[in-house]
Amino acid sequence: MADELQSVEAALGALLDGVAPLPAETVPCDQTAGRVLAASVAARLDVPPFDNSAMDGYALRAVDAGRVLPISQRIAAGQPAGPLIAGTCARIFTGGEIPPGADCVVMQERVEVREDGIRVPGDIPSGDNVRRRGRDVQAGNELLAAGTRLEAAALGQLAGQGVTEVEVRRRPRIALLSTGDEVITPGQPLAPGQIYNSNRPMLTRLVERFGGDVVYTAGVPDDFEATCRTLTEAAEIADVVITTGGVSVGEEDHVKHALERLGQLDMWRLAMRPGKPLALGRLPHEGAEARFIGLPGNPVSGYVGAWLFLRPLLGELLGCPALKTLPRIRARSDFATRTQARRHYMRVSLTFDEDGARAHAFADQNSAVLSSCVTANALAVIPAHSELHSGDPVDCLWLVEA
Ligand SMILES: Nc1nc2c(c(=O)[nH]1)N[C@H]1C(S)=C(S)[C@@H](COP(=O)(O)OP(=O)(O)OC[C@H]3O[C@@H](n4cnc5c(N)ncnc54)[C@H](O)[C@@H]3O)O[C@H]1N2
Ligand code: MOO
Repeated sequence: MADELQSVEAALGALLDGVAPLPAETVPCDQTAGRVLAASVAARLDVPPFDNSAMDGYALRAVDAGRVLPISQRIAAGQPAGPLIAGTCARIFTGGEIPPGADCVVMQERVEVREDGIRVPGDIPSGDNVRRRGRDVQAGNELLAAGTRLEAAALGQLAGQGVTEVEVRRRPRIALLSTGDEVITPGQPLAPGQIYNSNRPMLTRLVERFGGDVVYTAGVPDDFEATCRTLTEAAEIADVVITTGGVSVGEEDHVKHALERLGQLDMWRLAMRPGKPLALGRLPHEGAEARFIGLPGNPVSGYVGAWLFLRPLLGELLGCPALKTLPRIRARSDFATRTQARRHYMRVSLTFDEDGARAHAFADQNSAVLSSCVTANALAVIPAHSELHSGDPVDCLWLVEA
């Protein structure tokens, strides 16, 4: 492969090329939090299903405002309302059905309660404090679009329709392989030269946030045959195989060669910092192919690589547009920096004041310094071969899950 660095855009294009959404499955609504709708859902009910009161008060005809009105019925939420007798009002509570004939509600704080009824102020317009049938949702209209991630409000909308199950995309199955003889699992004592595996829990959580499911994890020793065996096993069950480490140029870095033997290496060496040795490709298995993302071992390179490559890949597999791109925010930098051949994705925290967004960079931007990611909520994108001064505008990618 040529020596020059590949652009992030070209690499992403190669990774997503030919990726189609996964099959749909029917899932009970109470198990669909965070899942992605495979088909749009049409409303079958008007919401609200009947005109109802927005206030505790009295329902009346607007033409009767300004008079003393006897109370002819009492309508609590959940009770059916009878027609309103002309020249009277109905005691009503928030959510109670507006009685046929009434066209407005006066809140109880605005009336004078008397022996013979209530005195209503004269300025009550027709429609006041009435929530019309179908104001929120009309039966037959689209309630939720295909590709919607089912979060709190969408789950509420489904329940509001009495829906109990929906068609969602199968969650992408992810294999997470950690290479490196030095990497061990927390719980074991740390021998000299060893480090604990920070990448696995970090990436597991990102996979969850991006809508995937880690179905396979393994540690891979720095050995070519063992790397091939584990990649083959992972590709049998996963839609996406992720490795960490072992993608650089040392003789203990076996991942690229294993990928070349078993499948296809599409991209390697990207014009980005951190993450230069990131490798992308595919691993065929029985007529299908798992996509492959080889993240560098440095935890920050893995973290940034997951946001830039894994998130859009899961967006394609889930048919979820919100996962495909990160929102961009222009902020004022509070730091100065200079880049060479690679675009720098700097970990920053964005704050907002009356002048807009401000980007604060973590002091140590080294790719082994995971502290820089803990409070970062964005990546400031510094173009290659450029110089940024403090106070300059800088484009930032906001790290939101969807
Ligand atoms: N001669 C060169 N050396 C390096 C180059 C280069 O171009 N020429 N690139 C550097 C860059 S940039 C990066 S990034 C790293 C990436 O190397 P690898 O992907 O091969 O990663 P490893 O060498 O296996 O590990 C790097 C680093 O990360 C630690 N690590 C690995 N796995 C984990 C884990 N699961 N949890 C926590 N930390 C982990 C590992 O111990 C190393 O310290 O290569 C540079 N070298
Ligand atoms: O490009 Mo490496 O990812 O510096 O750390």
